[in-house]
Amino acid sequence: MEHGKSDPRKDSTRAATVAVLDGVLGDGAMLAQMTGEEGPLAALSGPERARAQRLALAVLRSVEPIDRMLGQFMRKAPPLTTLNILRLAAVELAGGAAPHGVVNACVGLARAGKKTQHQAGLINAVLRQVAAGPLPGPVQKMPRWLRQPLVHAWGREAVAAIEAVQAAPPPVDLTLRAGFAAPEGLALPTGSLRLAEAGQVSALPGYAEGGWWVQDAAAALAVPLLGDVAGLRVLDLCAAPGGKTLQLAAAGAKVVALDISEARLARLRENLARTGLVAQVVVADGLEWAPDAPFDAILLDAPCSATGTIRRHPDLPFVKDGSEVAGLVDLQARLLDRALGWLKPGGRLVYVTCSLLPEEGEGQLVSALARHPGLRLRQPDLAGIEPGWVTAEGGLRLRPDYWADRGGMDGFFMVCLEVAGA
Ligand SMILES: C[S@@+](CC[C@H](N)C(=O)[O-])C[C@H]1O[C@@H](n2cnc3c(N)ncnc32)[C@H](O)[C@@H]1O
Repeated sequence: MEHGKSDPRKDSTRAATVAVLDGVLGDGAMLAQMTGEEGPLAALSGPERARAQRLALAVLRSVEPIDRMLGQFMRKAPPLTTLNILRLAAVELAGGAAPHGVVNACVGLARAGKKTQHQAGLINAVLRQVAAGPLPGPVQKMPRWLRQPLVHAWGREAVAAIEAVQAAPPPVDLTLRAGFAAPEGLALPTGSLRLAEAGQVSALPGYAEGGWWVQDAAAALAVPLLGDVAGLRVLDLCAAPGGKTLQLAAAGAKVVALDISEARLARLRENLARTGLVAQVVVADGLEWAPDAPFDAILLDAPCSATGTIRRHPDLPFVKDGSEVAGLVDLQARLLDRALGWLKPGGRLVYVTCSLLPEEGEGQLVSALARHPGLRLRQPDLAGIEPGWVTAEGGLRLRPDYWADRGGMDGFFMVCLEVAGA
């Protein structure tokens, strides 16, 4: 391509990325909604769509430091779409893209839009002052509604360490099945494999045969926490898209996988088909459904604020305000109470949430033990976990800043409970 001329495909990718950012940061839409079939990425090819998603994620992980840097060159913040063009340019420049090309493309993008054409001069003037190289200064902070309880629970230093991990794209972890081919990667102490380079996972050895699946290393610990499930009748309550269903089935359990969402269960069915693993799939509301016969074990991966997965979903701090948390805490407790009643005497239940908020984890454990006097707690005893991850009550608290030098992990709380025997 001629030097300085823009590439129309890259330009449409940038335009779509800005539209995604406008949706998330302007309209409060979730990123998944903006990048879905109906959203602004629909007309892009697979690789373009992947690039647009990568760029949007990079902006969302660093809106605060980007705005601080851009603010040096503007007297006041410009309208949202103009600001999003500048933010996109900032992450491209920070990622090492050629400044001349980025500036030209972003000025062109502004000129092409009715809302932004009069801002093309500003965009040009600002971007010419942006230095190449990584974004300076402190990383993005979590919003107050989330940060405050976390500082209270673990202190400022831990929260800053979590934020540092959230600023970077997460590594890709695989859960491996014995006897299948696996790609190159770092063997983590808990048994997951961390890929050296993500790329297109479906092209990696073992994918087509269903020899592994993508699952964060922390998420992969919930099923082992249930103990040996071979031959047991196990309910995976809130199962979709099914990472834990696959683990249970691969461990030899007779699995009933239940979820309220038909769309999410479609992904679970695809995962079962690819791996050749078997589970009985049930579409139902766990608050209304009841089993015909009790279970030996139950995994309850309850709906939650998902605040432990902000590095994968950096839109969350911009579209949520914490107002859903009380309702989720109530739903979690109701699902837990129902599920405990579906266990055989002596049966086990693992309660899990991918939340950083103690009220969705440690707090739920304390109140469940108070509501169910016969309930016993099984101490976590898993290969590779560190003593500091086990809470005073005997739950497992996993934080994004654990293994920070290896890329961190998602945030989870999980605990194994046992009902009284016969
Ligand atoms: C954290 S996700 C589960 C992730 C899944 N266990 C995995 O490992 O792939 C929570 C799930 O709870 C489901 N859910 C929410 N409310 C529910 C309800 N009342 N009954 C059953 N499932 C529900 C959601 O559809 C969602 O798929």
